[in-house]
Amino acid sequence: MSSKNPRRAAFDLLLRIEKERSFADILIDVELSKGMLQGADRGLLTELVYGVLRRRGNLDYIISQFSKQRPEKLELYVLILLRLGLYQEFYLDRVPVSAAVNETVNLAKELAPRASGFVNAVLRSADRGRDQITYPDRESRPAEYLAARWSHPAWLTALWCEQLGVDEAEALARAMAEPPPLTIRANTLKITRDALLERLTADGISCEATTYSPDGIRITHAGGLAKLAAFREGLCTVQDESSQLAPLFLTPQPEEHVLDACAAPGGKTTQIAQLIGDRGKITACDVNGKKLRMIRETCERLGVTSVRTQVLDATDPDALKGATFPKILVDAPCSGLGVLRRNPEGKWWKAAVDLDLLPRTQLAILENLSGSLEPGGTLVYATCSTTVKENEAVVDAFLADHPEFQVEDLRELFPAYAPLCTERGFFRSWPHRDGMDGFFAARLRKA
Ligand SMILES: C[S@@+](CC[C@H](N)C(=O)[O-])C[C@H]1O[C@@H](n2cnc3c(N)ncnc32)[C@H](O)[C@@H]1O
Repeated sequence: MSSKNPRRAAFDLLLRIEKERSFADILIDVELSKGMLQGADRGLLTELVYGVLRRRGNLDYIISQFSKQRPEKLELYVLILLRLGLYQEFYLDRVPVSAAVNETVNLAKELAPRASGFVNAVLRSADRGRDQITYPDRESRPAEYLAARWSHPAWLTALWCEQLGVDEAEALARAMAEPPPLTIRANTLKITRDALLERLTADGISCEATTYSPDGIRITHAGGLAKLAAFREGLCTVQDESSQLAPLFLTPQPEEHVLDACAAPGGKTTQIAQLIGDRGKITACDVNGKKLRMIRETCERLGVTSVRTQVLDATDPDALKGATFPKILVDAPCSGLGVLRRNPEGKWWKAAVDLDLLPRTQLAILENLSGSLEPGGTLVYATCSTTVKENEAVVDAFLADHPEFQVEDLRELFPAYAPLCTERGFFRSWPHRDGMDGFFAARLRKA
């Protein structure tokens, strides 16, 4: 079988991601499925693509120190070649600097011959001058310093500095530039967590129980998900520990009819099914009809039968035709700023202004579904965002118009999770504090 150069493959994918705004995980899966890369080359492709996307801001900053032309003025081909070469030079210990330079220059000769001398010069001078790189002053320009050092857009580091102060913002920025943990949830409809831990260990996978989620397992080895036979057998599903806590806050009971209003791809839907022993009825909705298939496929793999799917725009007052529910989960569409580690390409596409539109939709969903909650019923509002605008501010705006609702303090109801809760009794997790994704949840009760 013919084989492909992993660096060339990484270049091709990075170019597509830049030009088409395609998602890295999908492109990498397709590339690997072609079978043109073998053994260690498969891992190198994934490392190069994700590594460059994660460290792009820092790599561009380094380019700006060693090139007369600013990165944004460079041809895209040349810019991506430099990012690839510098990532190997600065972040990949297992690749010698000489190999990083030579391999990139060879690629440049093939892809951008006129620029190969320039690529060579920048890569070599960056290596020679690595100890002389100067960053913006941390004291006087903290947001710019964090952006350049830890590779995030400056508007985002400014937001973090404002919210957390510079020291904690730096801890967050640093954690957000690292690869995320791989966490799974045991499908307790088929196996206990302890039995799954034993099974995975017997399969040669290193893993440990999560601290807070009773069904969570953190995989600590580096192998891919496809290798997990237990996954194919429906014994588990991938879900961050933070996300595994939100359904617990809803306390769904067997035989209850639960509405999961923004359900795709179905991580929390199937967890709710687990929590009610698959006895009851879960209406899992999403505005995107195509994504409902993902929920149904996951249900099938996990052996869940209590879920019915429905296309629903949760802001549409007529959509539920007067139906009411004792429990509603609103896992709202959000900026995803808490999960930037998982799709690092996304952070370069977002803009600060996008964040101002989302709270309107989030509030509209809450407003609309408040009428579908039975008196005495419980609604959990959750997002995978870390911003106040999408979380506390949305809950406050909702409560201001709905005196019949009150916030229930999660610290009182779930003392074991108190370390993850705010002074107002909301759940808030952070990568740098808790090793989980950034997540928010509020439990609201209707009088
Ligand atoms: C954060 S994701 C949900 C993740 C899901 N709960 C899980 O655990 O797998 C938010 C979902 O809301 C959906 N959505 C966006 N706007 C919506 C609306 N107006 N009504 C219903 N769903 C909506 C999106 O399509 C997306 O699938």
